[in-house]
Amino acid sequence: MAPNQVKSFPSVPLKDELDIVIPTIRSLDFLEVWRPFFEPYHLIIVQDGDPTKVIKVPDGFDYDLYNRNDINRILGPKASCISFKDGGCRCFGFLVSKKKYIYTVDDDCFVAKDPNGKDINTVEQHLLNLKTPSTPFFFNTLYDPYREGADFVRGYPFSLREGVPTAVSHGLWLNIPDYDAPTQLVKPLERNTRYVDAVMTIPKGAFYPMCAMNLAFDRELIGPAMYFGLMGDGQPISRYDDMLAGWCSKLICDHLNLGVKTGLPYLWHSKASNPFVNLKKEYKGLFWQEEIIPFFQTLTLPKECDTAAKCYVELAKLIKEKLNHIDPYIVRLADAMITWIDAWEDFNPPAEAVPAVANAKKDAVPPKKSK
Ligand SMILES: O=c1ccn([C@@H]2O[C@H](COP(=O)(O)OP(=O)(O)O[C@H]3O[C@@H](CO)[C@H](O)[C@H]3O)[C@@H](O)[C@H]2O)c(=O)[nH]1
Ligand SMILES: [Mn+2]
Repeated sequence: MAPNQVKSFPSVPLKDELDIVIPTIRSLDFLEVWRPFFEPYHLIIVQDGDPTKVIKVPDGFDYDLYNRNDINRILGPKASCISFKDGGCRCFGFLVSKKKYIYTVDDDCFVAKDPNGKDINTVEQHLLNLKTPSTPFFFNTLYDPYREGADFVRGYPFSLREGVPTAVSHGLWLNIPDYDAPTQLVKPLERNTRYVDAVMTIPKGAFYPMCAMNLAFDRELIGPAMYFGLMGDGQPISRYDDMLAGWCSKLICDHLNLGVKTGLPYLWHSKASNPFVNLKKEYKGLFWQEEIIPFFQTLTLPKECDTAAKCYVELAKLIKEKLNHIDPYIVRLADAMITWIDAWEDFNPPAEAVPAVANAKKDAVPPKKSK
């Protein structure tokens, strides 16, 4: 069946293909409303903050929960690359998962309803987005041609209609939009009530502010690039975890001819984090990005970089070399990017890796398992 004939998607949960990663420093009570959609899947919960705090997981879910002690024990010195006191800690879950797809969601997000009043199964829509091609080279004005009731419009080159594999699916949010602190401060009461029934490929060469609140990706295609940086405790910046991963993963997707989609599915974001606290955490990012983003926009990776991991190592080197004048932190970040790839390859050995390395991880003490 040609890709543009994929019009619907079996609602049977693909539990062997996807893990759900949740960072939390608060509570997991939100899982109750997601139960119909999440219960079939394995959850990887990354508990941030005080590891002695007991965070209750509602009964009936299949999960692994990792706190900071687990991360330190499992990664050893390489744990230094995983943020503490920042939602970016979630990338530890991406590292230890063995599934092809990841869906990551924040603990203050709830099930939204579509205009017909139907509960939105975000997992199902993300899987549809990821399992159908993207069209980064030529914009289809009727948006995603692989969706029910859409197709390529007149003038769309037939040579491009196969599309490319989709690596990232970026979902959106009703109610509290993902605004930065200054915008939150001047528009504290603004709520997003606009449901746009569209999924579109972000064109090659265009970057975007990737929000991790409602995000899915193909680990096998782009996993190594989904490092959420060194943020939070002990770092000069926070809340740019997903932004960093967004810039890096989009550059690498463009280089490897992989696609990134944004739009459906929506979820309901309920909690506005404190804008004054957020401003203190993210303000350096507001002006650093004015220099970092043009760096990404003008960067070309060598053609020898033919995997996400190789691209990422090269990118870390270029960031260290070209951006270190911004702040000494950039050097630490670039080094942490390399540590991340080392840790990634410990857990996800490349085909030619020595089996002994892979076995070493089998001795790692298992985390707290579901009942
Ligand atoms: O120190 C922390 C802070 C938060 N978390 C967990 O991370 C997510 C997001 O936290 P929160 O909802 O407070 O932040 P938002 O501003 O609404 O979210 C956006 O900002 C980014 C912050 O990194 C995030 O990726 C975006 O979605 C929650 O699950 C918190 O529990 C944490 O683990 N440690
Ligand atoms: Mn939130």
